[in-house]
Parts: sequence; structure tokens; C-alpha cells
Amino acid sequence: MKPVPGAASVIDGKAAAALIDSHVKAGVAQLESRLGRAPCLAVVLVGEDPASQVYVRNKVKRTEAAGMRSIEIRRDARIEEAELVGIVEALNADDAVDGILVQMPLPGHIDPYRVVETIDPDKDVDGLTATSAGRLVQGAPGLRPCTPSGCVWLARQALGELSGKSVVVIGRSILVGKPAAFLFLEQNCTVMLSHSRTLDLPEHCARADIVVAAAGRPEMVKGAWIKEGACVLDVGINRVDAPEKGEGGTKLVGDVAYDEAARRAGFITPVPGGIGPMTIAFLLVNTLKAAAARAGLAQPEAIRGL
Ligand SMILES: Nc1nc(=O)c2c([nH]1)NC[C@@H]1CN(c3ccc(C(=O)N[C@@H](CCC(=O)O)C(=O)O)cc3)C=[N+]21
Repeated sequence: MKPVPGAASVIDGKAAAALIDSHVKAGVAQLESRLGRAPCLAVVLVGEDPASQVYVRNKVKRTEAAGMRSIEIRRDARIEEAELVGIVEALNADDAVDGILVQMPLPGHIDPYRVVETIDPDKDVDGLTATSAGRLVQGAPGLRPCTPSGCVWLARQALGELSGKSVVVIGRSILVGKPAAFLFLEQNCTVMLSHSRTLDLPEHCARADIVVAAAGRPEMVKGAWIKEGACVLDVGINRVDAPEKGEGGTKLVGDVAYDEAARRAGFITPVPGGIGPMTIAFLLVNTLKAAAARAGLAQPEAIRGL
């Protein structure tokens, strides 16, 4: 792909995710006979948050479409921490379960760290446990967080070899910002990890070949900050009021002021239809990887390099 000045190529995350899903499906077919069963992802959803319900439904649908087994465990928001920990322990002990995802956020009376740390690191398809984070930092084999994996994959599609490129990551969350910094470092990028206390963020962005916006603040990254031709990856998914859609209307926007940024960027991901679908694609990739690794089998050819 070649950038056109003044008109960014819009990265189609849905199409990219569909391509990765098809590789996963082929990989499942390659692995299944040696495994003697389908790879299996278990999703645990606590409470009734409507956005979470949508994501979980999408995950289940795409897991099954790729030929994998899906287990969905739903519990009332009043569940006690010990019971939730018990559910995770049972999934750890179940040899037919390859991946465990506990949907965040959890209700306030539950310590998310305690629950996450219960997950067997070899089944940690979110890459959220301290063990997975340590493996990433050390460059050791392990499961990597899905959203940052999607960011790196799309940046490689857009820009090719990433070695030496400068990256500004905005946001230092455990699930996205911090692992994104280390995954781009693994690609030999020069990484700046910025956050709410960073001074002169526009000046840092102006030098970045790749901007990863993951602060959770609607449209905070302005078009004028973006270097001509840069690759802008918008991780934010913010539901905001949209009075133009009538009373009570809402819409989804990212962390990037899209229209402005698209006039300067070489490549940009939209919201929705950008990074979001890639997150689920890499969740499926991780489930397949976990299934192979746990069985002591080689990674299926179809997902090599993912
Ligand atoms: N343990 C855990 N792991 C997660 O990975 C995790 C989580 N908890 N809690 C919630 C967030 C959110 N998340 C999304 C995944 C896909 C889309 C996605 O595919 N969005 C579509 C549709 C958006 C829409 O229309 O609502 C898009 O951006 O095009 C969005 C959000 C994963 N999360």
C-alpha cells in the first residue's frame, strides 16, 4: 500500500480480521486430528453490561465459525470473588479447555488481579497474567495480548518492515498500552510510551511513524499532531452523544479526531471496523496457539508468522 498525500488509506480491520479468521480455520483443520478434539475457548462474563454482552456474542460466533469449541459462562453481578476464582480453577483443571478469558471490567467488589492471576498462563489467551507479561518483557515464548498484536499486524501490512520506525503509544494500560510498547520494541521500533502526564504530546506525535491511540479519551488525538504519511492505529471505542442522530442518539468514536487525522495520515484505522475486529481475530489465533502448545504439538502451518 502507498500513502497518498492528503488522503489516508483507510485500513479495513474487518477484512483483515476475516483473513486471519480464515487462517485460524485452516489451522484448526490441520491441528484437530492430532489433537483428537476441537480447540476450545472459555469466556466468563459477569453481570449485564450491554457492551460486554455484544463482544461476548461476537467472540462466541467467530470462535465457532473457525471450527473451535466455545464455552460461555455467565454469572450474576453479585457473584462472590471466591466463586469466580473457583470457576477459573475448574477451567484450568479441564484438559479440554485451551483458552480462558474473563471479560473485564468485573464488578467493584471483586479484585480483578486475584481473578486474573488464577488463570493458568498457558491458557491465558488475553495475555493478562503477570507470567504472560513477564514472558513478553523477556522475549520468551508465551501468549501476547490480542489488541496490541492486531496493531503490530496492521502496521506491518501498511508499512512493511517496521525496524527503526518511531512509535508513540498513548495510554499505559496493562491490556493495551504497555504490551503494545513491548510488541513494537520486538519489531525493532523506537518506542515512546506516553500517558496522561506526558508533556508535549503533540511534538512527540509529530515525529512518529506510527501512533497507537489507546487512552480511552474520545477524539483526543488531533489531526495537526500527525506526521504526514504516518500510520494511525485507533484503539479507542467510546460511545458519545450524537444529537444529530435525534434525541438520545449516540455513536462510536475512537481516541483520534478521525476526519482531521485522515487528511494527514498515510494509513488510518476507523472506529468501528478497525482495531476492534482484529482483537477478536488474535483471540482466536491465541486459542489455537495455546491448544497446540499445551498438547506439545507444532504450531499449525496456517498461522505461522501470526
Ligand atoms: N478480558 C478482556 N479482554 C478483552 O479483550 C476485552 C475485555 N476483557 N473487556 C472489553 C474489551 C473490549 N473489547 C472489544 C473487542 C472487540 C471489539 C469489536 O470488535 N468492535 C467492533 C464493533 C463495535 C461495535 O459496533 O460495538 C468494531 O470496533 O468494529 C470491541 C471491543 C475487548 N475487550
